[in-house]
Amino acid sequence: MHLLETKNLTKEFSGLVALQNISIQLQEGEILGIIGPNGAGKTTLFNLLSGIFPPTSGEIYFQDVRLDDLKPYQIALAGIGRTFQIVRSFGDLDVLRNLLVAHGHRFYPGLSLFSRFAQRRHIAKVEEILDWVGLLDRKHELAKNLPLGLKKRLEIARALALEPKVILLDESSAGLVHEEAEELMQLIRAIRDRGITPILIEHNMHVVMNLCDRLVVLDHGEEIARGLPGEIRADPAVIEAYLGKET
Ligand SMILES: Nc1ncnc2c1ncn2[C@@H]1O[C@H](COP(=O)(O)OP(=O)(O)OP(=O)(O)O)[C@@H](O)[C@H]1O
Repeated sequence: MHLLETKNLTKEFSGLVALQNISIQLQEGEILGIIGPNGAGKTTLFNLLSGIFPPTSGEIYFQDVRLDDLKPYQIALAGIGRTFQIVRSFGDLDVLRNLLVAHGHRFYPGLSLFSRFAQRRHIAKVEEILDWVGLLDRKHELAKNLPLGLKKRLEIARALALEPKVILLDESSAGLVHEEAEELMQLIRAIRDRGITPILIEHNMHVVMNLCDRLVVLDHGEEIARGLPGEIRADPAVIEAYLGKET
């Protein structure tokens, strides 16, 4: 059984085909990278996997259960967490409360019950996650005051607070300097080692080539290649569509 699988997933936006016949399979414990040039359909794929848009056609299965007619919160509760390209944390809440809100949806969907949540075990759980992502000593800081690298970690922590089985990471390394990207890679490996399977949209080739176990390459909404990072780096179609232009 695949952890997550799409079958002939297609999405059209008023005639524009953003994604065409995409069939991918995710194995538990692997780090899958989705790469390709701007406009290739990568974010659209994440939007379909997280229920933000319904597919025009095709199917999504999570542990063999069909997901493509569920709402985003139902998909999140089923075990697919995600981050967004643009940071979406609540800037005027502190780091701890940002996590409590996210964690709260796991237990009381649709409600934000701070008082009920301010119970020890929920705080203990989110503090464990903050410790894990390296944000525990910043727990009382407002999210908007964090530097970009830590804002990105907070995004990841918020997705982890839902206790997902799969985490979709949309350009988590964008804007990070080399050392921060290295730390992020360590964090993503640690997430995988804890039994949460990551899928990454990435433009940073250092991250793609050193972190991902397997890659799927999209171009103009279609899959043009899949394979190991070394195979993809040498693939003439990928160099032509993407890597040649990037480097
Ligand atoms: N909500 C939408 N409405 C209309 N068109 C959309 C919508 N979302 C995406 N598109 C179009 O679908 C195509 C694929 O876009 P998408 O954002 O998925 O690409 P991407 O690979 O994530 O690009 P980038 O690397 O720039 O983020 C583009 O032509 C885009 O303009």
